[in-house]
Amino acid sequence: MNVEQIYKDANALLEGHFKLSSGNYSKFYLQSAKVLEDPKTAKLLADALAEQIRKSGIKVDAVCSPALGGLIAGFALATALDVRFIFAERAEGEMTIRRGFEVKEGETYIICEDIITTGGSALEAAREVEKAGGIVVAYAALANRGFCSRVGSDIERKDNCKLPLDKPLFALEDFAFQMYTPDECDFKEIAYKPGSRGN
Ligand SMILES: O=P(O)(O)OC[C@H]1O[C@H](OP(=O)(O)OP(=O)(O)O)[C@H](O)[C@@H]1O
Ligand SMILES: O=C(O)c1cc(=O)[nH]c(=O)[nH]1
Repeated sequence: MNVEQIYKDANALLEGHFKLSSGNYSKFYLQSAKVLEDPKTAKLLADALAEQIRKSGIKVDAVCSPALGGLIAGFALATALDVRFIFAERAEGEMTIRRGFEVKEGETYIICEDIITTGGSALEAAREVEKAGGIVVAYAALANRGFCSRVGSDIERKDNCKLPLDKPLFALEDFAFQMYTPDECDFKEIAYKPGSRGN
């Protein structure tokens, strides 16, 4: 499966000056919502991710995604794995599990994102699941922006990866886009933040 081509075909591999969720900057942005607006593509991607997870022998009781970007990917993955789906969301900046979702003591979870850059949002969701008594066994994403190592790829973990070392990350492809810290960034124009939180 050529995930890069799928993003290109959906006009979802954007070029410009972007501010990322982590506060870093990039000239590229993967706009997963444009890919996932086609339910058939969402199913194709989620089925491939579920297949990787199944092959690893990992079984979970549920999938949890951080809102907003991870929701469609997480729901599609939960459908493919035939397990429950819940989400965590930011309320006044803090990631929380709300809406009456129950995490049972000892229940196992996979945290699913659309895109993993630093893994910061995924980690915040994982902490909420664990605070409520769940056990996070793995992370998953449609694409990995190349800072975290993942199952099936020899890409090396970089210092800015926030995911725990002892939990596997499953993803369909690595995108090794350059990322700039605020100190390194020399964008002359205002960078645009495409996610739900704005600049
Ligand atoms: O691995 P990270 O460094 O945490 O970055 C990846 C996150 O960034 C995006 O969300 P973003 O916050 O930009 O938008 P959203 O609020 O619409 O999900 C994306 O959907 C991931 O959740
Ligand atoms: O790091 C991010 O915020 C990010 C990068 C990307 O390519 N796509 C996305 O949705 N978020």
